[in-house]
Amino acid sequence: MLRVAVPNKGSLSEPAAAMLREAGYRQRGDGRELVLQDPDNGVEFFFLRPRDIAVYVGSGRLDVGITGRDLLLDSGAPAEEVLELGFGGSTFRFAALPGTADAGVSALGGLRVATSFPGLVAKHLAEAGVSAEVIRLDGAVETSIQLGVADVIADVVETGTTLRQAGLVVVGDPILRSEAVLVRRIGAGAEAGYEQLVRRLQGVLVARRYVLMDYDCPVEAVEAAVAITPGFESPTVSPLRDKAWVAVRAMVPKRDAQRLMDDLWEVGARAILVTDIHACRL
Ligand SMILES: Nc1ncnc2c1ncn2[C@@H]1O[C@H](COP(=O)(O)OP(=O)(O)OP(=O)(O)O)[C@@H](O)[C@H]1O
Ligand SMILES: O=P(O)(O)OC[C@H]1O[C@H](OP(=O)(O)OP(=O)(O)O)[C@H](O)[C@@H]1O
Ligand SMILES: [Mg+2]
Repeated sequence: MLRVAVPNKGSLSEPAAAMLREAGYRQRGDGRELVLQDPDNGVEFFFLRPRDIAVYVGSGRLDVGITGRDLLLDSGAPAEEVLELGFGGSTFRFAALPGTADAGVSALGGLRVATSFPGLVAKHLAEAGVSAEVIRLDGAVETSIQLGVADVIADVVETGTTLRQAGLVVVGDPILRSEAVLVRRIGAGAEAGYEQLVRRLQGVLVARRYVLMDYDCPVEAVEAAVAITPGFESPTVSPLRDKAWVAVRAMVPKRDAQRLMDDLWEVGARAILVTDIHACRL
């Protein structure tokens, strides 16, 4: 059985379970279950702290897991990301009181940096050639400056609300852009069920990002129309009873759908319909 690590708590837990459910896997009904068998799909799920997942996967005890890119890099475990999952997006940044390090990362030399991601921060500082003291805290690091434990913090920033409330401003460029990723041990073999899991998750990503667009098009406008909706391989063009028209079907990115409908209308397409995709395998 393929052994899969899934976040048991925190920001990644609910969207990870939703994605696996959408991919046809069983998921727990009770948030306290720690292990769940899905014999129909040949998979066993282990619900673990997202911070620990790369460690289990890197050790080879579990085959694959869902965690954040920031947590993967912080762990230093011998695991690599194999698929971006499109949720849990955040940036990882330095922040401080205004006036502390306005010149950016180069101004952090000699300062104390509090973070719950010491591995990630130490590596970034070393690469930037900056010598600063890294102080490891478990969370709520924004408060550490006010309490005199640190001069600077490095933390996850999503909306920026927490930083603003603490009166902090970002320092320098983002250290990292993170999102939820599927991780696997570096150099792992081909476990049964692994390729199927990846294909199913890719299918969910495509079904979420794409819609199906159908329209009727005058024959003389087909070239212009299919240039607007080229699809993945090639759009389906079917004859209609009226020989002057054809029907076209193609997948298009969901976020572009309205603009593409305007463009199609301009070249003469009519009866333009958009339908959600519930599942797919490309
Ligand atoms: N607003 C957010 N706050 C924290 N982590 C976030 C946020 N948005 C996305 N993430 C991502 O979630 C992962 C952290 O998850 P984790 O469960 O450890 O922390 P959490 O969501 O802060 O939960 P908790 O603090 O309750 O443990 C990281 O990969 C991080 O980039
Ligand atoms: O930019 P924002 O949208 O405000 O989100 C970022 C904040 O959310 C997380 O904290 P969390 O609530 O998980 O508390 P923690 O620091 O104790 O983990 C993170 O550590 C930041 O503090
Ligand atoms: Mg947190």
